[in-house]
Amino acid sequence: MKNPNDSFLRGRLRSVKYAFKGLWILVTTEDSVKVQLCVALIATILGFVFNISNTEWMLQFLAIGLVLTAEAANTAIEAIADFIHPEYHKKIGLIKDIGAGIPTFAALISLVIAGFIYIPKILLLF
Ligand SMILES: Nc1ncnc2c1ncn2[C@@H]1O[C@H](COP(=O)(O)OP(=O)(O)OP(=O)(O)O)[C@@H](O)[C@H]1O
Repeated sequence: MKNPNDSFLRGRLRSVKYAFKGLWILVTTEDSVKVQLCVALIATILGFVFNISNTEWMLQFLAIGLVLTAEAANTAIEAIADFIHPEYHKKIGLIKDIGAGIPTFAALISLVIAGFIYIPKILLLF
């Protein structure tokens, strides 16, 4: 929440502090984010193994960012849903299913990008 006594700069610095707090919560408590970070690490190792180009590195990091951002958005939606209605409700189920669709979209698009980068390189090995 905005503090009326904050200067512009102090307000921005406070927002950055809370943003990094959110990042830390995601990385340390969310299993889905931890899994995606492991996938990102494997993709980065593969990038070195297959010596991918600068453009391919950029696309790969964009895809990693897309998936992590989508996981974060889904986590926030799940937290809001659990807070406003902890008991079973059809609508909460629908909201959570739609939320889960966000990282799924991102993951499918990232798989296509990974296919474009790595399939030609893997085929060259045979
Ligand atoms: N309160 C609820 N009311 C109705 N359906 C629910 C409710 N909570 C969860 N569900 C159903 O169960 C599914 C899984 O929900 P859950 O909150 O366990 O998320 P998850 O996908 O297992 O994520 P995570 O493992 O990151 O917590 C939802 O997509 C929804 O279909």
